[in-house]
Amino acid sequence: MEKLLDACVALKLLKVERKNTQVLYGNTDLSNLYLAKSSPKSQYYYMMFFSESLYSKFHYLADAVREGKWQREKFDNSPKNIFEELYSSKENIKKIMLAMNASCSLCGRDVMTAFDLSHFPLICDVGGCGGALAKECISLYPNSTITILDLPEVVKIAKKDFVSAEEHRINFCAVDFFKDPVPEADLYILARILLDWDDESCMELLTKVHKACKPGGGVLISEIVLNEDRSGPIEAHFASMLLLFYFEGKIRTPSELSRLLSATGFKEIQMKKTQSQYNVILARK
Ligand SMILES: C[S@@+](CC[C@H](N)C(=O)[O-])C[C@H]1O[C@@H](n2cnc3c(N)ncnc32)[C@H](O)[C@@H]1O
Repeated sequence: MEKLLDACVALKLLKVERKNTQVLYGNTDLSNLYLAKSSPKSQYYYMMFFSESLYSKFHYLADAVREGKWQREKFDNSPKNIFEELYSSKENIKKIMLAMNASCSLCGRDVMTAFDLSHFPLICDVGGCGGALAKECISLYPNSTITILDLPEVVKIAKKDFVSAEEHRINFCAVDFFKDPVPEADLYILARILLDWDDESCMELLTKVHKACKPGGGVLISEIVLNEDRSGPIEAHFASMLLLFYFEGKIRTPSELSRLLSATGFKEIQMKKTQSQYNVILARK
């Protein structure tokens, strides 16, 4: 135990006070802010998700590199869709929703203020999960109404445990965005969605969104983005490696994302870096 505690002191997660024979360990401010479960900025659930579902898959790195493809069939029963594996139980779905909300507590405001979205009254958050961005949206843009679009099992939990009935400007749409139509809106948010899917699936989804989008409307994409010359940033490369094990998708460069948007009819493509690791792209119909 002492070895672990001292390692955490070296990592600045704990502080230590030595008094005669007594050794007292306590949280640093950093831990209280980002690790204590009760903190509004706690990353506990995000770290647990990475630790339980993703980091263990680094074991398959050599195979993934040799075979040049994802390794899912080695650790699950090869469901057709990755979310069928990740969402194998209600408990797992809720853990992932908590994880996504946790990371939005750090980046959500940056993402939602990168562009002025006040002229988009009707917004649809595609893959809106636990509603963290939807909540940012209604607090920042008083004239907006936002629909969280997600798989039925996710929407059921979001309604019950994540969004209160008082948040009446948040609506829900329980659909599979590949199989079902998406509702009409002025703006579609796709936050951390495209990176999960290959180009063909992204084109399918963006085409559907473009078709449903009201005239003058647009799409807001928030993703980790690789530098054009793929020189970094390091978190983009790290995310690339994690995707390699599980998902069909990839981390893309600005021009790769622009190409997907242009090919599906979007124009006036603008990209902004935020303080967080996410870039935000706004494109118009
Ligand atoms: C990586 S999470 C991103 C969540 C959220 N946008 C965020 O940034 O916190 C991907 C989301 O897409 C949803 N999703 C995946 N496949 C879907 C599908 N076929 N139809 C609707 N939603 C889907 C998942 O349930 C999940 O909420």
